[in-house]
Amino acid sequence: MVHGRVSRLSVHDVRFPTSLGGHGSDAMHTDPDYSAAYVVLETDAEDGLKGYGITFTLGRGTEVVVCAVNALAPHVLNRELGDIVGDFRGFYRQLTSDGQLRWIGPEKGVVHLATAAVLNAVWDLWAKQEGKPLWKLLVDMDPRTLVSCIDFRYITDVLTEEEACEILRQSQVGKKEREEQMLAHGYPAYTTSCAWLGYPDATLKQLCSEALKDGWTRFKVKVGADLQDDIRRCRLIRNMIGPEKTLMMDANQRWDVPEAVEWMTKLAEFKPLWIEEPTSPDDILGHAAISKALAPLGIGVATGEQCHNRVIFKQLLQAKALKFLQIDSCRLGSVNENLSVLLMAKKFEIPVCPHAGGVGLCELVQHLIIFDFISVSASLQDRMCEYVDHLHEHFKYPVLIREASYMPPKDPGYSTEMKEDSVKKHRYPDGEVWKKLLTAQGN
Ligand SMILES: C[C@H](O)[C@@H](O)CC(=O)C(=O)O
Ligand SMILES: [Mg+2]
Repeated sequence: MVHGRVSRLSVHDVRFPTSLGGHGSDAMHTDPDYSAAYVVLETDAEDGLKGYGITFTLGRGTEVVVCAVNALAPHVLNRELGDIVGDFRGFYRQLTSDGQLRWIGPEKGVVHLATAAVLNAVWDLWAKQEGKPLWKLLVDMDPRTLVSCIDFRYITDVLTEEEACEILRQSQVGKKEREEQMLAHGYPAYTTSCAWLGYPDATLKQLCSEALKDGWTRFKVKVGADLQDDIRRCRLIRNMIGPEKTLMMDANQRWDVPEAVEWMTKLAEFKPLWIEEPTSPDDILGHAAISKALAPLGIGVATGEQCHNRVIFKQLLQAKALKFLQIDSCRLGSVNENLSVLLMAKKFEIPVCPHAGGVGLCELVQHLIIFDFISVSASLQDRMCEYVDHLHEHFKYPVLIREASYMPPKDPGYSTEMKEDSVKKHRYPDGEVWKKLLTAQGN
């Protein structure tokens, strides 16, 4: 079924000027321009299908990721797609273990973001050739084939290939019913869009009241820059949503460990379910200390959007450092590495609540979490997927939210494809949107 030789890889620097409206802003990223290194794979097959892959960036630096994608290109070009997906573990390892490139990783930072973009394009193309949305491609795959996509190097002390297979085999029970449930009701979501840090109170109020009208019941608010501001904003949002609805807080790595505990003790009166990224994403023991200190207040720790790779997730789980695990479709090495994290989370019985605050992240990660429910976790307990209401209009197959839930995509692929016109207009620095902006700024 899978066919064609990869004949072309192109990569674009696509940026959206979201900083102008304060969208996406938090305590550390005050002026993000939601952006992507956008990869297009073409083959010599007659079907003309292309694979599209993104990795998410915040504006400046996208050009560096573009360079890294080009550095990986020789691994992909002239390869048969059948050979790539037929030995996906081998291909993943080839990309991540390039004897020279790995020195500027390994499996972290710019080179890993580039790996994600390339592999996301491969998965998109594979799913398109199979005529299925990515979640369904994964759901229909037999456990052996699924685990053959995962590189278990560095995680066999907590999860072996056999164990992973067993988890998937056990979750076969009730799979059909869960798929039907997803198709009928979708996967529960929460919204972050009302309370970016750069939004004035009036905007927060207006967006929050609109979200309530639209049926949202779970909200995330950005915190961490100024305690008095946080108290005011959290009070405002808690008063608006009432005591029963769920509130989460996100500090985006702003604090030291003792500061995180102190600060969150002061925000505990607003009953947050979790504090997200309270400190450095690399500080596993710091997260464990914060988790322990905040547990008596009923506040869990959530993290993952800037976790480098499966090894960090492994250690966070081993150290009991998190109560909610946040995978990211564009930071880890695509579906391959995310599969390993979903399976480890299942083993440790930690709920996965994916990160989606960025351009295209909602489009991608919905596939992973729907697959997770149907084929791995088999549970919605304490689980929800993030949603942000930005930039979906630039995608050919945008997410569909119904009653605050992600409805499973039906189109073949990984929902990664952007509209041609959007790419053209937002290409940096020569797209029409940027030419205008840069001229106005006198650049
Ligand atoms: C810079 C991004 O918008 C970030 O704030 C997203 C994030 O932390 C989230 O969605 O969670
Ligand atoms: Mg976050």
